[in-house]
Amino acid sequence: MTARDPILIPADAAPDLALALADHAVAALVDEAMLTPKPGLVDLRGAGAHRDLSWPLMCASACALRPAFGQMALAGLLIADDDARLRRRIGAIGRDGEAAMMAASGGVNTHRGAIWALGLLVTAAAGSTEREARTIAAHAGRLARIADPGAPSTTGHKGERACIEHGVGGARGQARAGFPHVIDHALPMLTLARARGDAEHHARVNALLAVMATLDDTCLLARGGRKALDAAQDGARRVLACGGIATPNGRRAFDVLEARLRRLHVSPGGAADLLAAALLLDRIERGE
Ligand SMILES: CC(C)(COP(=O)(O)OP(=O)(O)OC[C@H]1O[C@@H](n2cnc3c(N)ncnc32)[C@H](O[C@H]2O[C@H](COP(=O)(O)OP(=O)(O)OP(=O)(O)O)[C@@H](O)[C@H]2O)[C@@H]1O)[C@@H](O)C(=O)NCCC(=O)NCCS
Ligand SMILES: Nc1ncnc2[nH]cnc12
Repeated sequence: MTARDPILIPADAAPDLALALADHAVAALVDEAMLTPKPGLVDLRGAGAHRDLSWPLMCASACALRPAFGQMALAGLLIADDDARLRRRIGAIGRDGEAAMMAASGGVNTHRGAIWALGLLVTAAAGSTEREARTIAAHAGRLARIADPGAPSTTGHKGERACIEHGVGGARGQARAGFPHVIDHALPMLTLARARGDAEHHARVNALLAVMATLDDTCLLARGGRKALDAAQDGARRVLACGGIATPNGRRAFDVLEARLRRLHVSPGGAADLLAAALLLDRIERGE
């Protein structure tokens, strides 16, 4: 099979599992887009630090990605015995997914990082009966570490340039390491915040902050350099040190963080994608 092979089963005849995983991925992206408040990011209040984005556009982009996620899950089901072939196949689907995203968003990069992260995760989830987040993320990490012969040697994107300039791993490093910020930061924070009685939207904002506190987010680095990354990490840590956004002091610290990011005109897009990845794994684990 080559990278351009047609899918083996028409998407609308895909097994229920592939369709369910695609629905979970879209739902996780919509949940992330609509989660409010988020610092610097698009939410129900507005476009944050962006001029060309809005929550309806983010939701339209998420829905346009359903076929790509379904095809990746299908590939995960059908090519579970050959990781190199599977990696090549999902690379091709991922690039087609990026084209679908650009068509839906009018040429704006809404979800490139999310296609990468959630695409690897739905593929890994489809390929096994395992529903534990850590196991799925570890499998996705193994796929990410396999070279894709169909990928360009360099993308020239802002994230790639930021990785080189600042010596960080970015989206590739995160995936190759098995999504540590999802497994060791976002999901434990979600569990902790729910257990202490935070409202669900507060628990999710706290999970986003837990990712932001240490992530080498190339969206922040590309627009605002180290100063922006440090401001975001430090601000997120301060909110969490106050007990999270649900507490009065945490809310004040959140407002300070938001004002800081607004002044710097930056947005933690990579952390937003990883929150969506955590929400996807949370849905899969809970069997929703
Ligand atoms: C490997 C790829 C991810 C390609 O990576 P590359 O570095 O070439 O591309 P970028 O798009 O620049 O960066 C990757 C995106 O990943 C998100 N991200 C950033 N940091 C991290 C991190 N530490 N961990 C995880 N994810 C991270 C981030 O995505 C979000 O931000 C996007 C908006 O970014 P940008 O365009 O810079 O936007 P603005 O600041 O708004 O721009 P201006 O308005 O200023 O112009 C948004 O899309 C979010 O999703 C980074 O953008 C991968 O894409 C790849 O190789 N794909 C090929 C297909 C494939 O192999 N697929 C495998 C199966 S899925
Ligand atoms: N809510 C959001 N706002 C801006 N960029 C994003 N990338 C992914 N989610 C985003």
